[in-house]
Amino acid sequence: MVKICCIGAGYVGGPTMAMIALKCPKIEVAVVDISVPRINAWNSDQLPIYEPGLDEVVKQCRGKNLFFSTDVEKHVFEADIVFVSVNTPTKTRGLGAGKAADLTYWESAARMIADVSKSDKIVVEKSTVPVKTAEAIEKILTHNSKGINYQILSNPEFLAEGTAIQDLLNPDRVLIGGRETPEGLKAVQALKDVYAHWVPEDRILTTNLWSAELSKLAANAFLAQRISSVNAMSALCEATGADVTQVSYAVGKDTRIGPKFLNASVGFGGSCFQKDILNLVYI
Ligand SMILES: NC(=O)C1=CN([C@@H]2O[C@H](COP(=O)(O)OP(=O)(O)OC[C@H]3O[C@@H](n4cnc5c(N)ncnc54)[C@H](O)[C@@H]3O)[C@@H](O)[C@H]2O)C=CC1
Ligand SMILES: O=C(O)[C@H]1O[C@H](OP(=O)(O)OP(=O)(O)OC[C@H]2O[C@@H](n3ccc(=O)[nH]c3=O)[C@H](O)[C@@H]2O)[C@H](O)[C@@H](O)[C@@H]1O
Repeated sequence: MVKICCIGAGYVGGPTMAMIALKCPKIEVAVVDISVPRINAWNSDQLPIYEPGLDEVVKQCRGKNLFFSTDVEKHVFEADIVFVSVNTPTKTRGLGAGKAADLTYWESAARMIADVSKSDKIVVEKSTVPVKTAEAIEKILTHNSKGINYQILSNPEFLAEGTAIQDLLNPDRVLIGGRETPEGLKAVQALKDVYAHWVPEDRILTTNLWSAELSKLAANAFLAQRISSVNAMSALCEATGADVTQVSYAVGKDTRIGPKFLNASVGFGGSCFQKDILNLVYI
């Protein structure tokens, strides 16, 4: 039986692993976290996050092939594939403060993987990270590798809060980047096989590591740019008597532009756009 472990039982790790467990009953999935309250909540009737449909998915799999645990080291030791889905906030101090991504949580997870592993592992970047992070992670993992082979993959997540289950069930695409070596391609195929349980093959895109890492930041920048553009139009509308809803409807009818993500607002918020754009600009 293939064993998956996900480090980080957050907004991304929890729902994504629950969906893998639902769609791959022969895979055992353990979601681990250093936060005891978070894991207790995942094991209770009051899940730590609310997403339509999530309760049902967790109830169907929990205790069968989906487990939530604080025993991080045991599950990493046992896993064939280790996802890392820890938080990557904006740095608050040091070089790049206020702009660069803080990779401390990621690096400490990588050090722990290197410490406890006794067998070959595929390590998957699920967190949003700057391009070239895999190179730094590879150095940490292989520094004292005791003959263990690690393959690093980039598999960024595109779900949005509020529609996570729908986004996971029916993604526009799944992106998997890896090394273009025989071992790298084998690892990409192993992860592709997991998603192929429910995602049509033509929506699973495989690329090199750096394209996958950069595509995530690029997608968020393009989406944020649309909102900024429509917000700029909104200011013009107020000054001229045009109605921004009518303008964005008319603009979005052009099939080259499309209607989505053209709602004017006070400016984009959400958990990631701001930090990911700062991070992209910093690179
Ligand atoms: N929230 C969202 O909608 C999306 C987030 N992302 C990205 O996914 C990543 C994770 O985001 P979220 O799930 O929202 O974060 P989150 O803050 O909800 O969860 C991260 C979890 O990782 C745990 N953690 C941190 N260091 C750890 C360690 N060394 N060992 C074990 N557990 C550890 C924390 O305790 C926390 O529970 C970020 O890079 C984010 O940018 C990507 C797409 C969507
Ligand atoms: O990388 C991430 O973290 C995620 O960031 C966003 O997801 P999220 O921030 O959860 O929520 P969205 O629904 O995309 O909204 C982001 C912000 O944009 C604003 N928005 C969105 C759409 C729109 O037309 N107008 C608009 O002002 C929203 O009000 C909100 O403040 C992206 O939509 C996800 O694809 C991506 O995975």
